Amino acid sequence: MNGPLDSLLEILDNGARSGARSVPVLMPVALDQTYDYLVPEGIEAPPGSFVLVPFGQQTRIGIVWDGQRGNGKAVDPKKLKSLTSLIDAPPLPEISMRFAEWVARYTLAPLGMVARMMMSADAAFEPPKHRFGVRIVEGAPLPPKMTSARTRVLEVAADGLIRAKSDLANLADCSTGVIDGLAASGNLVEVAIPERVFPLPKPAHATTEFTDKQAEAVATLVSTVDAGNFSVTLLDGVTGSGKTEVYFEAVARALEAGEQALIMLPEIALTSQFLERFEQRFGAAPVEWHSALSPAERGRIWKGVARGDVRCVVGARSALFLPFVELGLIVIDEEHDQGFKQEDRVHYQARDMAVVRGNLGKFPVVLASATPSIESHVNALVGRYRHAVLPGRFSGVAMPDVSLIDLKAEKLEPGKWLAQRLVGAITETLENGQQTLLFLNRRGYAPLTLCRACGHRLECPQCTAWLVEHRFKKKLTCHHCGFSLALPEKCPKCAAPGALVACGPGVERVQEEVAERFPDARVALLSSDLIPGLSEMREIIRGIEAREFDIIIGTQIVAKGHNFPGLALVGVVDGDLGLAHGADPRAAERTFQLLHQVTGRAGRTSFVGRGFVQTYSTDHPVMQAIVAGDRDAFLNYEVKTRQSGLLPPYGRLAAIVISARDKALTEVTAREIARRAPLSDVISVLGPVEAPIAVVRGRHRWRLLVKAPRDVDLQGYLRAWAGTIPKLKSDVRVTVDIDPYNFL
Ligand SMILES: Nc1ncnc2c1ncn2[C@@H]1O[C@H](COP(=O)(O)OP(=O)(O)OP(=O)(O)O)[C@@H](O)[C@H]1O
Ligand SMILES: [Zn+2]
Repeated sequence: MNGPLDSLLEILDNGARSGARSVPVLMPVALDQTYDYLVPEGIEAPPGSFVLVPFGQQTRIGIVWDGQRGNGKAVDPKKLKSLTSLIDAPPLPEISMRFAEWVARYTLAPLGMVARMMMSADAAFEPPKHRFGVRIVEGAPLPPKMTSARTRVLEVAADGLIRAKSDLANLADCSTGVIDGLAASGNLVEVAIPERVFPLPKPAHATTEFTDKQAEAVATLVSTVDAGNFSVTLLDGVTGSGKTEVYFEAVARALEAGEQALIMLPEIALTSQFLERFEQRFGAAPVEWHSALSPAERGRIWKGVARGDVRCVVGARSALFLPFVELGLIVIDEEHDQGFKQEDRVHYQARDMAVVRGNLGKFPVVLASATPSIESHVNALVGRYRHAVLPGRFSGVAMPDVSLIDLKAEKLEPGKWLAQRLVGAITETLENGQQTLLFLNRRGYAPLTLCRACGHRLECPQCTAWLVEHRFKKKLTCHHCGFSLALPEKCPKCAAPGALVACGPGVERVQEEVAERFPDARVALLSSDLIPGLSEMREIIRGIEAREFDIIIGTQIVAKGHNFPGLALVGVVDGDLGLAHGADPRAAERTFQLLHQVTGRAGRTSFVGRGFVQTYSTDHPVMQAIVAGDRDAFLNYEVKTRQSGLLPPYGRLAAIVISARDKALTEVTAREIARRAPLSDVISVLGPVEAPIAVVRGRHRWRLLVKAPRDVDLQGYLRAWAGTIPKLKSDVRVTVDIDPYNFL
C-alpha cells in the first residue's frame, strides 16, 4: 500500500499528465475508503465540500475528504469518473473530519457511517427553497375597481411588512384571489421572504447572584474557558444545587469569547423549563437539536451551525455531530444518563465522544451530575478531571428524608401495589395541598398476562419476551419489536374464556389503584407511549409545575431534571426493578442514580420532601446508601466492585452480538468467530452464550464479551480478529459495541 505522501504525489502526477484534477470523496455508506473523482473544469471542490457524484447506479452526495483512504487496490486513472456538481452548502469543517475519523477508529464503525451521522439533515444539501410573499407598493395608483376586500388587504399591508399571501388573506379575511388581483394591478409586489435569523444569546443579558460555593464552581469553570485549552471538569452537585445556573456562566464566557457552545441533555430533559431558564439568562431562546425537529428546521440549523450563525445549541446526543466551526465549550448535563449511549448503527457514548471532541478542538468540557457515572467519578478521583463540587441545595432546604418499605414485612394487599405506609403518606400530602410523584419504570398495565386455566403465558411470536398489556389501547404489545395484538377474550392456547389474568404492575395499573384510593385527586400519567410528542410532554410538565395535578404517576421521563416546586412526596413502586439484570455491570449504579434522582425531585424549594422506596432487598448496598443519603458509601462500594472485577473504568469491554434468522446458523457462526479470537495474555473472550433475550424480531442472538485491561489496545485486537474471519453467510449480522451498556 502507498503511504499518504506517495498517493499525493501520484495524484499530482496523474493530474499533471492528464491535465485533470481528482479528489478523494467519502460516501455516507458503510465503507471506510474514499473514491477518487475527477473535478470538471471550472469547479472548485476543496476538502469538506459536498459534491454530487455517480456512485454505482445512483447519483449521491459525498464529501471531498482531505486525504485518500485506500482499500489497497490501485485505481486506473483513466477509469475515474467525474463528479457531477458541487452542492451549495457550507463545507464540513476540517475538525469534523478529524472527529469522524477518531470516532470511526474508536467505535470500529465504517467512516462513511460516521460521516452519515454528520450529514443527518437532508435539507441542508438541497437547493434553498425561497418562500415568496407580498409587500405593498407605496404610492401606486389604486385600481379602478375597489372592493371592500381590496380595501381591507391594503389596510393590513400598509405597514410595509412582507407576508405570505395566505397570511395576508387570513388577516384581511378574504381569498388569496383578492391578493393576486392587487398584485396584478401593481399595488402589491411579490418578494422573497427573508430567511429567519437565529436569535443571538447575549452573555451579559442577566446576572445571577451566586452563593459562595456556587461562585467557586463558577470561577473554576470560567477559568477553564479562559485557559483556552482542553480540560474536563466534573460539576458534581446534589439535585437542586444550581448546577445549571453555574454552567450557564461558562457558556456565557465562551460566547463572550466569540466561541460556539453546545449543551447536551438527555432527550427527555429538553423541557420547556430548561429552555425558559436559558432564555431568562441569555435573552434569547437556544437553538434546539433533537429528533422532533422538522426536516426543514434540521437543514436550517445544520447550515446555521456550519456558518457560525448559530452560537449555542442545546441538544440531544446527535448534536455532537453538527458541523461546528468555532466550538469552544461542551457541557453535558446529567452526564451519567444512559440516553447518551447510542445503540444502533454507530454504537457510541456521546459523553465520551464529547471529551474526545474537546481534546481535538482544544477546549474545555463540563460534565454535570448529581449522581456522576463511576467512570467520571474515578476520573475526578485520580485527577484526570477537575472536580467542582456543590454540596448543598441552593434553597438551603435539606435533602429529602428517604425510607425503605420492606415488602417482605409490610405485605401488599392482593392486586394492590402501594403499601399502607405509602398510602398513608399520600393521604397526608393531599391534605397538605402538596404533590406526590409515584414512580414505576414500566410502561403499560401489566408486564405479564397468563391463563389461570392452563398456565399459558402470552409471549411475543418474534422475541423472547412477554407481551405487555396496554389497557388504554386495549392491546398486548412487545416492548422489543413493537408487535401488538388486540387483548384476546379467551386463552389462545386452551380457549378457556375469561381466564386471562394480568400479573404485576405497570404505570397504568398504578393509576387504576390511585383512582380507586383517591377518587378526588387530580392525576397525571406520564409514559412515553401515552404522550404523542415533545410539545404535549412539555405541556403536561408545565401543568405539573403549575400544580394543576395532585398525583403524578410516571416512568423515567418524570425522574430526571425537572423542578416541581409543589412536590413533597416521592414513592418508588418497585425499587428492585433495575437490579435484576445480573450480567450488567452498571445495574447497581443505574438503580442508585435513578432512585437518587427520582427521590431528589421532592421538596426542592421551601420544605423538606419525603421519599419511600418499596423493595424486597432492603440489605442491598444500593438501598442502604439511598436511605442513609450516603452517596459516597455507594460510590466506594461500587468503585471496589469495578476494581476487583476489572470492569469499566478499570477495564475495557466490547460486546459482540451475532444474529441470524436460523437458530443453528447463529450458534455455529458465534462458535466459529469465538474460535478465531487471537490468543492474548491480557485480553479475555467470554462466551459465546445465547443472549438473555435470545430472539428479537425473529432473529436469534448469541453474545461474546471481550474484556481487556484499561491500557490495552482493544480496538487493535478486535481489528486483527476481524481480519481472520471468513466471509459470513448473507443473513448473519455481527455488531461490535465498544463500551457496551446493554447486556441483553
Ligand atoms: N444563584 C442562584 N440564584 C437564584 N436561583 C438559583 C441559584 N442557584 C440555583 N437557583 C435555583 O434553584 C433551583 C435549582 O437549581 P438548578 O436547577 O440549577 O439545580 P441543578 O443542580 O441543576 O438540579 P438538578 O440536578 O436537579 O437538575 C432552580 O430553580 C434555580 O433557578
Ligand atoms: Zn417482539
